[in-house]
Amino acid sequence: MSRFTVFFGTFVDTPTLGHLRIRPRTSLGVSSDGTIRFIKPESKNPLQDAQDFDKSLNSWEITVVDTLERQGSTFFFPGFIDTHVHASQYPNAGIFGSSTLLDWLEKYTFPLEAGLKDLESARKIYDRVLDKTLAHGTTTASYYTTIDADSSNLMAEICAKRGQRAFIGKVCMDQNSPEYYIETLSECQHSLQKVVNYIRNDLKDDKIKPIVTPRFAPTCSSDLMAWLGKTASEQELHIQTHLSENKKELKWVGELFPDSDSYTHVYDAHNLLTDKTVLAHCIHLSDEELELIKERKSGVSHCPISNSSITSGECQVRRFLDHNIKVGLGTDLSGGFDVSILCTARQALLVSRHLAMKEHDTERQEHIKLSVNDVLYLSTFGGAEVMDMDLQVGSFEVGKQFDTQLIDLESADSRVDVFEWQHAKWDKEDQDEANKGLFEDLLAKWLFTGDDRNTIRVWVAGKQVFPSLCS
Ligand SMILES: O=c1[nH]c(=O)c2nc[nH]c2[nH]1
Ligand SMILES: [Zn+2]
Repeated sequence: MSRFTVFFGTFVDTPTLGHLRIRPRTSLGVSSDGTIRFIKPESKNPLQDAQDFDKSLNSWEITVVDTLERQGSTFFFPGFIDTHVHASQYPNAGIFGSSTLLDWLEKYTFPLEAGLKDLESARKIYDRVLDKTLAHGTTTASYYTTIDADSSNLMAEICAKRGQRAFIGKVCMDQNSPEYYIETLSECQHSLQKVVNYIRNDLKDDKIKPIVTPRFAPTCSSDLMAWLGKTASEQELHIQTHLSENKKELKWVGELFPDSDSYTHVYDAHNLLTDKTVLAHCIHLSDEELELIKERKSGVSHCPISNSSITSGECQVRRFLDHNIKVGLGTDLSGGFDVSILCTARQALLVSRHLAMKEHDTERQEHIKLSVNDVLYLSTFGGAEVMDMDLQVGSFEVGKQFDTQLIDLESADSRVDVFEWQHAKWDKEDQDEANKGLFEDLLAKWLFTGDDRNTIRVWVAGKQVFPSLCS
């Protein structure tokens, strides 16, 4: 344990749905492997805290990151977790016209993805995705790349180099796809194994993991899905796919798999629903499908910007939460137009209010609405649960990894205006309860009016990844 960093200031996280935990005047010690070793509230001297924790540490081995000076509107927050993002589609962010899912795929998405076989194009796009996601505080992302193994491996290499925690999903599709962008079953088997082997045996960065990625049932034969389910089980791999996003898609799945009770049952019949499965969208599901997802302990990636943009529908997030189904947020570039999970959280809150407005019973209305605290939970701890990583990331606990963003609501070019009376005054200990109320308001200000200009530093596994320290 030769290097040690102590972070000192206000720590905010959401360890349970709906609740902010605000810990002012706290020191948090992180060892060189990125693990949080101690959390000390009411700290008087962070350097001393580290030496008390480990008597063998010399002061020159300890770095202190002290934010107390700006504690009124500056805080540490867990890094965001984007549970569903198509890195390959980034150039199309904002470009979707009036299309809906199936014509959007044909017109905009497949041609773009096919072009990433060219490694130079892929590098430009993937580098930019890392620039943007890290600057917006995303410390873990579950990526879709393309069907191409080499450019998927390039994405894995770029994520490792830039220090982000990432799942790399080489897309699998062997039917109902354009002839310029499709694989045979055996080509897909070979290319997926190439990606898994590269990440596990060559890259050897335990922050980067392969993830089995059947694009969605319409583009995957039953043989392919069966093989993917078996491979995921044998090789202990995560799985991600799309489920029940659009009504035409639903109808099509019914025609392609007439023997299945539902879309969700199609995946279940191929052993694709596990406790490491991430299901994006989940908009048009029956109660039986919810029960099946719950039984299999799979998670839902809610992608509200995408669902509104390509007019797919409104995901009933509260219904999942009431069923104790894990829910996180996904930007779903480029069905979604923004790389920011903060912006996605804002939209999740607004979509829940649209759902509430359709409800006549006022008590139900209130229940359906997601609060600021709820959507901040979905952005961090909820996402960690969906990725089956809640013991490693998503909140500040001893033993977890330090994946963190430092938020300054009054950064040089901030859009957020904080007036004098809105600052928390943590130096007055007897006013802590009132200050916590003020801080809840500041968090709401951040959610609704903040952006990447407020994300001033980002760490993954204790290592600063934004602004980058590498030249
Ligand atoms: O939002 C989506 N983006 C995609 O790329 C996709 N493919 C299938 N279904 C999809 N949904
Ligand atoms: Zn998607």
